[in-house]
Amino acid sequence: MSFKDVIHASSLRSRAVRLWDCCYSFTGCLFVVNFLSLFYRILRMTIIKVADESEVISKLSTYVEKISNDAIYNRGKFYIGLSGGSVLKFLCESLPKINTDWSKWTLAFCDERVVPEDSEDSTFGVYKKQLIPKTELTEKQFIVLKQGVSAKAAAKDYTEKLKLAFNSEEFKFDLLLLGMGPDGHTCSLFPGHPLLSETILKVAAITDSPKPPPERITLTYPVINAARNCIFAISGAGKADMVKVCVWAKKLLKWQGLGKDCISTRGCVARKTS
Ligand SMILES: O=C1O[C@H](COP(=O)(O)O)[C@@H](O)[C@H](O)[C@H]1O
Repeated sequence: MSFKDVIHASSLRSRAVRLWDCCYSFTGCLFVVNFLSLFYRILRMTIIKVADESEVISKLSTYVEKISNDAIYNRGKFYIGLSGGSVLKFLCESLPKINTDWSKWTLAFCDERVVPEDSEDSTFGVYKKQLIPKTELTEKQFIVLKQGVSAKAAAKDYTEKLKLAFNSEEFKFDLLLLGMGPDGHTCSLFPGHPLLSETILKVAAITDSPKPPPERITLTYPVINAARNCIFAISGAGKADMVKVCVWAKKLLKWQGLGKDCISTRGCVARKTS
């Protein structure tokens, strides 16, 4: 079995609005193709509801162990993208529990804040303190943000580092571990932000993040959608409404006889099966 997923509420919303617009515009055809592709992704997504955060942590251990060991067995390496926010806490607890060949791991960030590494806002700073000491991982295995430069320069530098790590212009992660904010953002891709339409840059700078700190770098949709697997770990009542937006889209498809999975609105891990 292989795992894959994609769900992004801000994208669902903005595309729904654009679908309506396209009835009146010539670009409609192209948009319909995009929209159908998004529906296809939703159909392939599985949402797993669990009782509480401790079960999110144990499910994450199970999936990451399987996906990492499959990648190492099939390709000799494992490329993972990590997120910040609440996912960070889940990962610092779940990853140390897994059995894997840590030396084969390369770890990058789905997004990172442009702050000094010792700032409490630095995602790498937290993994450095709370994950590395609990595993056999070394700092060198992490692809980290260049310090002391602008967000734009940091995004460019990060792109070059990823090219080196993947030995390719294409960044095909084995797994992206993603979170979702109450507004539906994932990585540092926020609802309504122009970066949602980015198709050229693989890593982009954002200097007006609605959630502080304002300056960040983020992977863009082309990289997220190219990943072999994505897992969103989402929990908390504050996110229930946004999860419902995603669930609604899937229920609609099921009602139309197109989907078959069930749904959750509390602590859940989402994955897409192929
Ligand atoms: O700012 C960020 O927010 C999202 C979601 O965070 P959460 O605390 O609501 O789970 C996170 O996925 C992203 O990496 C982070 O930079």
